[in-house]
This record gives sequence, C-alpha cells and structure tokens, in this order.
Amino acid sequence: MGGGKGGADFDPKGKSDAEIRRFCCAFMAELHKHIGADTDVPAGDIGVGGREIGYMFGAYRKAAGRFEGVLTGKGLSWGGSLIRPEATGYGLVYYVGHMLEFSGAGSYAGKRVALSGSGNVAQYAALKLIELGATVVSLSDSKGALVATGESGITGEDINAIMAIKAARQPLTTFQNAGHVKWIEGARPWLHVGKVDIALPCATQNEVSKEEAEGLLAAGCKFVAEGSNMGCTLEAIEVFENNRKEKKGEAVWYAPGKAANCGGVAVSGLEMAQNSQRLNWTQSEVDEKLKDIMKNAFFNGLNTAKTYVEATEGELPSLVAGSNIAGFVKVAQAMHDQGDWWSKN
Ligand SMILES: NC(=O)C1=CN([C@@H]2O[C@H](COP(=O)(O)OP(=O)(O)OC[C@H]3O[C@@H](n4cnc5c(N)ncnc54)[C@H](OP(=O)(O)O)[C@@H]3O)[C@@H](O)[C@H]2O)C=CC1
Ligand SMILES: O=C(O)CCC(=O)C(=O)O
Repeated sequence: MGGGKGGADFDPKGKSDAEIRRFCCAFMAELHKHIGADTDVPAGDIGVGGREIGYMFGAYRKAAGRFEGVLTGKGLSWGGSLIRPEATGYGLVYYVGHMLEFSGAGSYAGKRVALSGSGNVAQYAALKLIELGATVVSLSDSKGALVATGESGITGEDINAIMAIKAARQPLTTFQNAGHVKWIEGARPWLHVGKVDIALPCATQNEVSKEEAEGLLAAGCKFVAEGSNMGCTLEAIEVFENNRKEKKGEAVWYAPGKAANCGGVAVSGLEMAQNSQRLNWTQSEVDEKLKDIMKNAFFNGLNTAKTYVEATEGELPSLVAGSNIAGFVKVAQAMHDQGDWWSKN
C-alpha cells in the first residue's frame, strides 16, 4: 500500500524457520527506515505469508519503538484482519462472478476452472470455487502441474492437504492422491486440462504464453482472469483481446490482475482502517466489504471502457483498457485537483 513494491532474492526453500526468521529480521533492520503507517506499508506476496510478516513486524516494532499498522497480513491477535489471507483468492472469484453474470454465462455451478499455483491465492480461490459449485481441474507449483482425471475435480480435502504441504515449503510431488489427479512434471496446466470454461493464473508472472492462450481458446475457455500479477504474457493478452474483438458475444473475456486480484491489497487497506480505529470487524463484515470492492472494480473497469474505448456492436468491453484508463483517470484527476497540473487557460 502506498505505491512501492519490493522484494528479496532470498529463497526460503530448504531453509529452516530459524534461518528465515534471521533473514526477515535482518531485512527489516534496514527496511524500517523507509516504511511507516502513513508512507509505504508492505504485505505478503510470493514466498511471504503470515509467518514472515510476523517476523518482520516484530523486527519493525523493536526498531521503530512503536506498535502501529505498518505491515498487513498480521496475526489476528496482534492487529491482523479476518479474511486478509483469503482476500486475493476470494476477491478473484467474486470478480469473475460479475464477468459471468454480465455476459449471461450464469453462475459457477458446473463450470470447469483451471487454476495455476498452489500458494495463498490459488488455495483460497480453489476453496471458494468449490463452495460455489465449480469444478477445479488443475493446480500447479514451480515443479509441475496437478490435473484432475475424473469429472469431480480437485476436492476441498485435497486443498487442505496441499495447504499443509505448502506451509512446510514442500513440492506438490509429495501430495498423496487417491488416483483422481495426475502429476505432469515440469508443465503448466493450461494445455493439459481438456475442456475448460474459466482459467485463473494464480502462480507467478508470465505464466501464460501465446501458445497456451491459443490452447485455452481451443479448449473452449471463455473467461481468463489474473490472480497473479502480470500472469499472462503480452502475446497471450493480444490473443485474448483479438478474440474478444473478432468473436464478440462468443469470445473469451480477459481481466487483468490489477483489477481481478485487487482484493488482497483492498483488504490490506481494511486491515489498516481497523488498526487506525482500534477496532476488529467480523468475518462477514470484511467479506461483505470485499464483495463490494470487487463489484466496484469490475463495473469501474467496464464502464470506463464503455466511456473511452470505441467498440463495435455486440463486443464485450475491454477490461484491460477500462481498468488501465480508470486507474489513470483517478490519479490524473486527483493531481489536477491538487494543482499538480492544470490547463493553460
Ligand atoms: N498474496 C496476495 O495477497 C497477492 C498475490 N498476488 C500475486 O499472486 C501470485 C501468487 O502469489 P501468492 O499465492 O501470494 O504466492 P505463494 O508464494 O503463496 O504461491 C506462489 C505459487 O506460485 C508458484 N510459483 C512461484 N514461482 C513460480 C515459477 N517461477 N513457476 C511456476 N510456479 C511458480 C509456487 O510454487 P512453489 O511452491 O513450488 O514455489 C506457488 O505454488 C503472485 O503473482 C503474486 O504477486 C497478487 C495480489 C495479492
Ligand atoms: O496486500 C497488499 O498490500 C499487497 C498484496 C499484493 O501482493 C499485491 O496486490 O500485489
């Protein structure tokens, strides 16, 4: 929160908790000078979850001599918010729910959804999808892909087992399945999932190539939304956007991460709001606010595209252009109102 984004090239795999704790504390010994509740507020991301946030928050508190809402994703007994761990995955599913509804594709019930990743975003997206009646047909990690072989897909029980595996920083190869999924070494899921309605990249950047985008179209995929940041390559986005223009109502509809995965940072904002007020909201209060935020993110991008981007009859609005322009307009307008730029007369 605040516009900064940074990280470290420290690989936690194969490290003990003590080594990870020492790294987090050393990292914060320097970083604490540059962050604050009213400047930049770091949060979890790839390889950084509640455990690492805890170590860094403790180091910040000691260095700064203050207890304040300066990292998000904190533990519930020391300033965290309910639903923050779930927020990015749940928010993604809520956002795509609006894409389905707007385009007349109905609900999640019976839809086959391909997911990549098996970390924070993928885990909670998968659980919410299963709750809403969808079939999750794949997950993946940096070593390969797990693809469902039967009609019933990956189950909630599977996800719980995978959560434990990932909390121990183990690969998906250690997942014991009852024969309803297959492991494809070194692969991403997209070309191995068979018929699919929705694809949600939730692992890392550049994880959908041009060829994989074309494969998803051939598999009948109608909705693609990024849980990961910059999950699709520019070439893949071009495939989706060209299809949207050419095939109109029959097209694939693509949503960029800056809109579809904003639930995580949004609930970080809600965590900060609770910290400032010294209040704790209930699970359903936070979830309802998250649903509203995702609805607004969807309609803001959609309506901005309708306002600014010329479209032919029957074409679905570009959520890429709409979300980019909506972000730009908000900043440009605020800068104008605050006198940072003005017209000549
Ligand atoms: N956490 C959040 O709130 C938010 C996250 N995001 C984005 O979502 C994505 C996932 O983040 P998150 O779930 O938090 O991270 P996690 O570290 O919890 O999970 C990352 C997942 O991606 C896999 N992965 C990492 N690197 C690669 C790679 N090079 N190739 C293939 N798979 C890879 C990991 O596999 P392995 O276990 O083998 O390392 C793991 O399954 C990222 O792009 C992140 O920036 C966006 C908004 C908010
Ligand atoms: O919660 C946050 O502030 C940031 C979450 C995140 O990793 C992201 O939005 O890319």
